[in-house]
Amino acid sequence: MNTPAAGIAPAVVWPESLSLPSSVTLPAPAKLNLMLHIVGQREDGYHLLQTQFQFLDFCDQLTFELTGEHSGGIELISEMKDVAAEENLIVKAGRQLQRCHPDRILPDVRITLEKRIPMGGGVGGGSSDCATALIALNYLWQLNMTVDQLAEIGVSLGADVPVFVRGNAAWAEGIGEQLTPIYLPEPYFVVLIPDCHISTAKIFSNKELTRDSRIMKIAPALEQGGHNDCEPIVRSLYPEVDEAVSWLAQFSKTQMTGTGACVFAGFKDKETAIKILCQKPENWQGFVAQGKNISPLFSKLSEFIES
Ligand SMILES: C[C@@](CO)(OP(=O)(O)O)[C@H](O)COP(=O)(O)OP(=O)(O)OC[C@H]1O[C@@H](n2ccc(N)nc2=O)[C@H](O)[C@@H]1O
Ligand SMILES: Nc1ncnc2c1ncn2[C@@H]1O[C@H](COP(=O)(O)OP(=O)(O)O)[C@@H](O)[C@H]1O
Repeated sequence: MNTPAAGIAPAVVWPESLSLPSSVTLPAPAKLNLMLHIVGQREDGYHLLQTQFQFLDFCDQLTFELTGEHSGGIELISEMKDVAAEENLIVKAGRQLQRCHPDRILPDVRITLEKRIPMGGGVGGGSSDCATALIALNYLWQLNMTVDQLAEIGVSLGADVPVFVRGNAAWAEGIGEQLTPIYLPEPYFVVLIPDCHISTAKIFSNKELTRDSRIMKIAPALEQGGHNDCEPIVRSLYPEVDEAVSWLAQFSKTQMTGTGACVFAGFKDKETAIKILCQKPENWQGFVAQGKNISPLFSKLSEFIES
C-alpha cells in the first residue's frame, strides 16, 4: 500500500527536562500558511480560519545566557530598532513566565536575538521568537510547565504562537489555535519578500474580504490544498505583492502566506528553487528554504536529551 503524501501525524513529545548549558543558541523558525480560508467571524470580530501551517528551515537565532544574578532581569540584545525591548514578544514571554511564578526569584537571563526573518511578512517571526523564548526559559528556569500551559500563555501574546510552541506542522481551525498535527511533503520553497509592511488588522477589517469560504474536512484539505482568502485584497492594495505573485507564478503555483506580504512557491529540489530565486529582479529580496513538519527548535533541543 502506498503511504499518502499528507495526513494526521503524532504530536511531538517535548522532553520533560533537559540539561541545557548556561549559554545556548536556539532557532526560531519561520512558517508558511500553505492555504488560508476564512470561514466565518466571531462576535468579538476575530475571524474563523482553516489553515495549514508548515515550518521553514529559515530561522532567527536566540542565544540565552544565565548571568548568575537573581534580580528578575531579562536583558534583550537585538538590532530591532522599531520595537522597544519590553514590547518585544521575547521579553513579553519571559515576563509572563515570571508572573506565573510570583513566589520564585528566577535567574537573570541575557537574550541575544539574531533577526533574519522579515518582519510583518506573514512568516511568523515574532510569534516564533516568542515561542522559542517560552520553551527555552521553561527549561533554563526549570519551571516544569507543560506544553499546554506554554501554548495557553502563547495564545495570549499572539494567535500564531501555539503552533510554534507545539512543534508540529498543523491543520488549524478556530482563530488558529485549534491545532491538529499533520505531515506534508517537505518541498523547497522560493519565498519572495515584497518591500511593504502589511498590518494584519487592516486586512482583516477590509469590507471586501471573503469571510464565507466553504468549511473543509481535514483529509480533502490536506490532499487538495487551497488558496489564501486575504490574497486578492492584499494584491489590490499592494502592487509590490501583486507583481511578486505574477512573477513567481510563471514557474509554479504561487500563494501569499498569512496576511502577507511574503509570497511562495514550492519545488521538488533545492537546485531548481535556487535557480529560480537567482532569476528574480535584482532589487527584490527573497530566500530558499525547505518546508519542515517538525520544528527546527524541537530538532535542536533533542540534541540535549541526556542518554
Ligand atoms: C492570520 C495569520 C495567519 O498566520 O496571519 P499572519 O499574522 O501570519 O500574517 C495569523 O493567525 C494572525 O496572527 P497574529 O499576527 O498573531 O494576529 P494577532 O496579533 O492575534 O491579531 C491582529 C489583529 O488581526 C485580527 N485577527 C487576527 C486573527 C484572526 N483569526 N482574526 C482576526 O480578525 C484582529 O483584528 C487582531 O486584532
Ligand atoms: N521578536 C519580534 N520579532 C518580530 N516582530 C516582533 C517581535 N516582537 C514584537 N514584534 C512585533 O510584532 C509585529 C509582527 O511581527 P511578525 O511576526 O514579524 O509578523 P507576521 O505575523 O506578519 O509574520 C512586528 O511588526 C513587531 O511590531
